[in-house]
Amino acid sequence: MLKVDGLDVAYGRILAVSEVDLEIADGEVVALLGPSGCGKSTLLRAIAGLERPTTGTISWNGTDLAGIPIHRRGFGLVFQDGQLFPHRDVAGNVSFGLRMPATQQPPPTLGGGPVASLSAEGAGNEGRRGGLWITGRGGESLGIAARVDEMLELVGLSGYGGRRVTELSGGEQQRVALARALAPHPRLLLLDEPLSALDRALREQLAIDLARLLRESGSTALVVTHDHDEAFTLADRVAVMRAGRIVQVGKPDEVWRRPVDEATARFLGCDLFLDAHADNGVLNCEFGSAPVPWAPDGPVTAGLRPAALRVGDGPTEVTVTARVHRRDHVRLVVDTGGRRVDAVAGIADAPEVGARVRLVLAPDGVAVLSRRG
Ligand SMILES: Nc1ncnc2c1ncn2[C@@H]1O[C@H](COP(=O)(O)OP(=O)(O)OP(=O)(O)O)[C@@H](O)[C@H]1O
Repeated sequence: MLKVDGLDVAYGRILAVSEVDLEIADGEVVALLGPSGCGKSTLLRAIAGLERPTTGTISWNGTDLAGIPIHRRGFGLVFQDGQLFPHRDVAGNVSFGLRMPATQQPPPTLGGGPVASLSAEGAGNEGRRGGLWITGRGGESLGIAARVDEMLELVGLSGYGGRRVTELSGGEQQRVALARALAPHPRLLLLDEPLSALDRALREQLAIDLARLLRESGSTALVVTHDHDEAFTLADRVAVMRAGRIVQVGKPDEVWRRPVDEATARFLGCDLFLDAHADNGVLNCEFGSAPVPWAPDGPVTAGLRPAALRVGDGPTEVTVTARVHRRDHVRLVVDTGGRRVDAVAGIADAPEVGARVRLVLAPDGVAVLSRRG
């Protein structure tokens, strides 16, 4: 289990990480989610051993990691751009960390690019020849070549071992980076924006694949991302960071439905905040009522995402002032009588600009916050 306790990390006078407490249980995937510059990468790098904390401790199963160098922490690292070794083929990259005991592997990278002087280079323990064995997914002993094959299969790249990494697509390169990090059974996998260099469609598909293979490999992982869809796809728990601090930790649906404050709700897509009242799981606000079982009884603030207001047969009549076609719906801007708010409509029946329509409240887009002051 990883435990971060009262952690501060400073760059000169900039306090990038402040008073962070975080635990990651064995087999758990935690996503660190927050806007650019909030300190996510710095926290990950401190856990990896790449940054030295100013205050606080990072421990693994009760052992303080201060003074334990990066390559003895037994952690696997994957960065945004994979940082594969261009002169090695796919198998050579995946086998990279398998040539010495897991706790003594240098990381594939120190963050700024591949490490040049690695002792694994040319170590010669290729497969069964060198007598070095590693446990396979089923608990059996495998030679290096067999473990590489197993990892390539896990990431959906069976048969790619002999390919040059420079001839792979971005998505394939990230899969190789992941296979390389997973091969030596790291006790913790640290992933820093592993999908952000990819285009959107590929990112969505790979996020689903990554979630599956983290589960299948039973990995304990911390994933840094600024993309909430990615965080919610991957994580058992999400830690939301802002200005160096973790402001909320919880299961994805808890964080999504009950953000701790307005800034967190805004970061998670809410752009309209209304006084509302909940009774027995039914939320009532100026746009009508909807079953919102996560709302506690009494006065609350409802944070509405665009999808919370849909064209339908509700009490409020509005005028459409703009419409934009999105992938699977139409985004509208409507005028509610002097105020512009976002709403959505189906593609088949989206109203034209200027149309008068009614809105209904859709629970899926509703977050509930404790009532403001
Ligand atoms: N090497 C450095 N020297 C000085 N300041 C740094 C350094 N690295 C990061 N910072 C600063 O520390 C703060 C946190 O940066 P960090 O990269 O951890 O944020 P982040 O949430 O990962 O952002 P992003 O998503 O943009 O990568 C920022 O204010 C950043 O400018």
